[in-house]
Amino acid sequence: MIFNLENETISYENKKVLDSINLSIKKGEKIALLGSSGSGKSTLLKRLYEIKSEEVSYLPQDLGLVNNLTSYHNVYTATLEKKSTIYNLINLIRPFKKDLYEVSKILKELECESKLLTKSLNLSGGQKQRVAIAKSIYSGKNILLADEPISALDEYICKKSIDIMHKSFETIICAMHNVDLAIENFDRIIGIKNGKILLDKQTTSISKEDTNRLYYVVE
Ligand SMILES: Nc1ncnc2c1ncn2[C@@H]1O[C@H](COP(=O)(O)OP(=O)(O)OP(=O)(O)O)[C@@H](O)[C@H]1O
Repeated sequence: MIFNLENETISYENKKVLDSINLSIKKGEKIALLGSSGSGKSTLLKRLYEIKSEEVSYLPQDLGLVNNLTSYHNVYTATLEKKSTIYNLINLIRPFKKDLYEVSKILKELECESKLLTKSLNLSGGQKQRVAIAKSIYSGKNILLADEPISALDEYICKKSIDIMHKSFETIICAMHNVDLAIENFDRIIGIKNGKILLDKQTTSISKEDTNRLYYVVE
């Protein structure tokens, strides 16, 4: 078991944002996290990240890119801790060919290679998301916790990015809003409503009623 939450409750200003959550996640699972805005998805992902921060690549909703750094340098920051300070400093000024090649290979797969040396502030929202996905992949971690990483991508690149994430990470928990995309591309759906888990099923047994209960008031 990678994650095991038992009766997990998180409150802000006396309001329960996660309410008595019980959740087990096994190695190898590909999970989509659904729920309306404010239901608690980001809070759950942050909590999971806290538990296993060393082993996890966490892709936050704000992407965490540095505006004045190029795509290359933003991606490279995922491995700063693995290399010496002097190596990192030289690389900042004059990128090493080997690192440049590795980063450009990932960006090429994500069809964003032409933006390798473009500063983040000059990228579109969808390009920034792809750079952030590339950064997660470059980290070399096995577990991805991603908070709406594909919301700004068109249908084609969205599907392609999900496939690349699946190929690059053994275990994925991905918050998203597109129900159809979640069902088509993930094995298990966890649905949160008002801080509680309302739905936890394998995708193969999900019904329209299940997802409706997540987003609408159903009697
Ligand atoms: N730092 C904080 N302080 C106070 N309240 C917070 C804080 N972070 C989140 N919340 C509240 O917790 C609730 C859940 O927020 P969360 O960001 O987890 O939802 P979400 O499902 O990820 O939403 P979205 O789909 O809009 O990203 C919201 O009501 C939000 O206002």
